[in-house]
Amino acid sequence: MAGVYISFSSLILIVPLALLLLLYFIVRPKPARVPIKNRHVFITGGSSGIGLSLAHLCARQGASVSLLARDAAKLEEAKQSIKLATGCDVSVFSADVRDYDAVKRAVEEAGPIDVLVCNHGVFVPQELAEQEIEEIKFMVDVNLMGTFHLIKAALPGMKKNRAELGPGSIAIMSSQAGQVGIYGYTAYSASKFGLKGLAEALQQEIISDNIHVSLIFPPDTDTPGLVEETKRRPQLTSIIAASSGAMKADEVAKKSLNGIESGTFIVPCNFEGFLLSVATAGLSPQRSFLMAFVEVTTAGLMRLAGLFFQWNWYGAIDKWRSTNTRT
Ligand SMILES: NC(=O)C1=CN([C@@H]2O[C@H](COP(=O)(O)OP(=O)(O)OC[C@H]3O[C@@H](n4cnc5c(N)ncnc54)[C@H](OP(=O)(O)O)[C@@H]3O)[C@@H](O)[C@H]2O)C=CC1
Ligand SMILES: CCCCCCCCCCCCCCCC(=O)[C@@H](N)CO
Repeated sequence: MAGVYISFSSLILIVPLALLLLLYFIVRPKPARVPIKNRHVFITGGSSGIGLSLAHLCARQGASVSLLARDAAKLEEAKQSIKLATGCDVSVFSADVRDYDAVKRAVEEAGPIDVLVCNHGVFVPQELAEQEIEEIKFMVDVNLMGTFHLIKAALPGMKKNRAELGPGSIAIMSSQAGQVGIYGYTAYSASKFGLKGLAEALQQEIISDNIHVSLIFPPDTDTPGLVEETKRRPQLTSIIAASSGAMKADEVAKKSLNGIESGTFIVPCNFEGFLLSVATAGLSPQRSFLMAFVEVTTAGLMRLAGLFFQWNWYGAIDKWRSTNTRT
């Protein structure tokens, strides 16, 4: 009997080890690495904030960088600042991501892309009851449709010769408001949640082309965009968003690039983002067996934590409503 007797303490070791081993074999897609040096990185919204920080980082790492945004003067300024800091010449393209033909022209002119970063984005927070339809459409068109336009335009060139060129990447800038709906962000959250469906389905479609999708989820980040946003942000939006710590654009860019290089699908940027990613893992692909282990073993606890956050947020809404009478 002694031979088959497994003590409780060895079970405590064996069960997690067996789970780790199982996860090691089943996580899909398989881990990948996407090099940045000497690759063509195309960044939309690269003239400001997170995109600009990422452009600096990629140029410093020896990538050939292209930037796309609307304002030609801001693009020129970005080009000069990167030249000054790194000595690298970046190509700039002035286009509106809402204009598919213009996006297609820019992408074709830029040449085959290895790493496409769909980072452009607009955010105008307001309660849905107050917000104009034009503004709602604006956010969905730029954030969601604009990303479709870019990927659709870039994909044929990205797929071509991929076997010889090595792994490619499509990175999409979402937001923590794309993992959980936040007061004042009905349109913005919807546009960012939409990107998750796009990313999950797209990864299945392009995995055999050796192109890896990364979906990045920053918290409030100190950028020119955020400065504008805070001028008109409902108080409750700020209160709830403060559940996650703010970051600098350079820090978010670093996390983003690490995520892209390691082919990570869900890329959180801070500790709260890590919790949020585990809590909202759902049926997203997971390439890391260690992360999968954390997801499997803490799922119930994370749900509990999430319910506590909701309890706290609904408390804040109640309190705010009782001290600020509606007009
Ligand atoms: N800052 C934050 O708190 C957070 C930001 N994010 C996301 O990160 C991304 C970058 O944000 P951030 O750096 O703050 O933004 P900024 O407002 O600082 O910069 C936005 C960039 O996008 C470009 N852009 C905007 N609209 C269009 C368009 N229609 N066509 C082409 N380019 C466009 C802008 O250039 P131009 O205006 O010249 O077109 C600019 O280069 C966005 O997707 C945002 O949703 C996510 C979480 C938090
Ligand atoms: C279970 C554990 C949960 C953990 C914590 C949850 C914290 C959620 C905070 C959400 C913050 C959303 C900020 C959006 C920023 C943004 O996108 C705008 N600035 C526009 O750019």
